[in-house]
Amino acid sequence: MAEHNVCVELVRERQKCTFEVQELIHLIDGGITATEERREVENVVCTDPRIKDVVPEEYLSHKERYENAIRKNCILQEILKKYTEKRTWDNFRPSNKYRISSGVVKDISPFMLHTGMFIPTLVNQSDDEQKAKWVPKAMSMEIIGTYAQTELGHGSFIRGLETTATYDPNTEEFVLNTPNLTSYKWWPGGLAHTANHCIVVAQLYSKGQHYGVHPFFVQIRDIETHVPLPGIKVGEIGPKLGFQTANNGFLGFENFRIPRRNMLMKNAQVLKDGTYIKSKNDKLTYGTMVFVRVIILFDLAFELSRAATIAVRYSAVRHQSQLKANEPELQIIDYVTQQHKLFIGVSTSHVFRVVGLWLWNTYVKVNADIGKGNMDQLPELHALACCLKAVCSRDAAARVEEFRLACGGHGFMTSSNLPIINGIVSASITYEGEFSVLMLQTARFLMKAWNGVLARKTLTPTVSYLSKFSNSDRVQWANTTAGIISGFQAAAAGKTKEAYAAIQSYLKPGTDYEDAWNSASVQLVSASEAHCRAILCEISWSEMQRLSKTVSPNLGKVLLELAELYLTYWSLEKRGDLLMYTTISTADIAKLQARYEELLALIRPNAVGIVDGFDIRDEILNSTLGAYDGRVYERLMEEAKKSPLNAEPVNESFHKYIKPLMLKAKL
Ligand SMILES: CCCCCCCCCCCCCCCCCCCCCC(=O)SCCNC(=O)CCNC(=O)[C@H](O)C(C)(C)COP(=O)(O)OP(=O)(O)OC[C@H]1O[C@@H](n2cnc3c(N)ncnc32)[C@H](O)[C@@H]1OP(=O)(O)O
Ligand SMILES: Cc1cc2nc3c(=O)[nH]c(=O)nc-3n(C[C@H](O)[C@H](O)[C@H](O)COP(=O)(O)OP(=O)(O)OC[C@H]3O[C@@H](n4cnc5c(N)ncnc54)[C@H](O)[C@@H]3O)c2cc1C
Repeated sequence: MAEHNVCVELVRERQKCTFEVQELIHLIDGGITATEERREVENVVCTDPRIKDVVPEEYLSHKERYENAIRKNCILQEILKKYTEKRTWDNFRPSNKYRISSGVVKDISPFMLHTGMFIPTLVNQSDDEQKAKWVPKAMSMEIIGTYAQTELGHGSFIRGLETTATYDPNTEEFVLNTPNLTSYKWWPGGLAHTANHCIVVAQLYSKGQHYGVHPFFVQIRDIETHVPLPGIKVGEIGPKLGFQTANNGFLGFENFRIPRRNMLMKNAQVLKDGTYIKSKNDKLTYGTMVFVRVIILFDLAFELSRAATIAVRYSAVRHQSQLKANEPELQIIDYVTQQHKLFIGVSTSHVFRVVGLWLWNTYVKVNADIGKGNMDQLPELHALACCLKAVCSRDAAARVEEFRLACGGHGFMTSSNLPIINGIVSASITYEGEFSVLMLQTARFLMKAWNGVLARKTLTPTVSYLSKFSNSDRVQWANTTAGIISGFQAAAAGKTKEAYAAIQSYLKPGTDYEDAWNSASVQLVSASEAHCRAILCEISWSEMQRLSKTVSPNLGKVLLELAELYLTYWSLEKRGDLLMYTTISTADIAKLQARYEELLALIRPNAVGIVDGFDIRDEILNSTLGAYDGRVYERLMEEAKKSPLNAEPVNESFHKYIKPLMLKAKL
């Protein structure tokens, strides 16, 4: 990027950097070729004049904003065709390439669910014949779809969904119905006015029997006219905290008929005469949710990298207050409290990316096994995906909020883009499985694992550490990274043991297990969190160590500093747990604190270089505070001038309302 016009602070920061930024960029992308391919797509999209907004999207009406998002995302799809035609599901791998949609609209694309859930469900839940018929059409966008599962009355409890699909053997069709107000589909992205098809998750009935929830491929609008088909009631659910352009919708059915073969039949089937063939495992119907929970980690890493870039660059440009009398005002990044707010967020983005890749590889392996009929690893994958999605989304939202606060008043401006990123990340705590609900799923797995510990069974890999800590009360502490990881595992084992004991203690005569579970559930969530933190620490440290050996020593050192900062930060945050479950002393904690402050100082000179390493184009950052050139104040004023209120010196409301008010006051 050109260095002219870059503010002096950022020029100086970049000169200080001790490693080669390009090397970090290639590492994050997964190689030089990946960087080149990503940049090529970004360059074509971001320089297309049709993509540039004259009026910033936040000034548009709700309706205009949607229409603008559709217009620009259609242009994007057209451009992307050239780059994605060789893409098949088999070579799909999460990458930073899809970040390009943030360069098109600031908020969420109305097509997100088409790519993120409609296609993955068709690929993973259809049989071969169905796949051959539907997937190419969806990939080329001949049909546009979404994933309609949640209803007004039920989101978390899928078994409680009310939409029915009743098989009629006379016509070989399913009849879809929305029996109550609470059975309306509610939330699906793109459902309102974008999609003409959707996956509908409904309760299956055949031959008078109920077989639970299954996915169906349903056309809801006419392909030519886009008018909702007879028997379909569809619309938009209205404004939200974020996701304004996601086009979330509602959907109801009135005796709406679809062919028998529109039930996705890879796992379970209904034969012509209505005979039901059971799936090998009924949880395979939930497969898309597992896929998305895995992918969400990459999304969070990316959103964190955007927020980090904005807040770190701004903190280098912004001067405020004097540390010493008669000296110039400090760059705010030099206040150690500011570094404390910023650097953990930067390091968390790296942690989520590397743990996300590890989880993705686990997902691919388990799925391959499932393909061969081996379901053994499915519960472990589910437990991992649940707690990682839950904890990482909550952490990411906390970090984005901290980045916003770190930018003071200007962080509150929509033009900083931090409020929009905040909305995007906050939503992820709820969608695709609400935080507590997913944490309790992992807790179920932990309780079973603890039964295994007690029965001296061999445990599956991600919980095998539990056996190591089952007997000792307080584990020997060591102030090393290995010691920290071991400390986190000890805390997870201790909390698992206590949650298990709490259930037993609530299991008085006459008490159901479920009630005892509910009574112990705060402890169960706490055990899940501790387990997840142990995994985040262990995997991120081993992955960052491995990566540091593949790059130059200067970059390797920075990667290890970031990874160690993550471990040290969380040791200090969770010092209470460590005091309970390890022999850590107050002197050890003081040493950790000193090391933490040392790490902040070590990272400080490279801070701008590290966020430059995320390589996020200005058009994708969308921020007055975070642009590469650091012209913060100029951009804030340029954006303020775009306010429609500034188009006229006196607003008509003065004559209509204020003046009469003032006149009345005189009387
Ligand atoms: C080339 C191709 C390229 C193109 C494409 C490439 C794509 C590229 C990507 C593009 C970027 C896109 C980025 C993403 C953006 C996405 C945005 C998303 C927006 C948001 C979408 C949504 O928001 S969409 C709705 C999600 N809505 C939920 O998320 C409900 C949660 N609610 C539950 O998920 C269940 O309701 C809940 C609680 C489990 C209980 O389910 P339940 O009652 O049936 O089960 P129980 O609790 O009774 O448990 C009974 C036993 O089942 C076990 N089990 C349960 N689930 C299991 C499972 N999944 N797998 C295995 N095992 C499972 C459990 O562990 C028990 O095991 P055990 O008995 O042994 O203990
Ligand atoms: C921005 C956004 C986009 C979405 N997109 C889609 C989409 O494209 N398609 C789709 O189908 N859905 C979508 N959803 C819906 C989403 O998946 C659900 O909102 C989510 O699964 C939570 O369900 P719920 O809203 O019913 O919450 P509830 O389950 O009603 O949760 C409310 C509270 O009850 C608690 N609770 C519920 N059950 C339990 C339990 N068993 N134990 C303890 N506590 C419990 C929760 O922890 C929470 O505190 C979207 C949601 C959002 C916010």
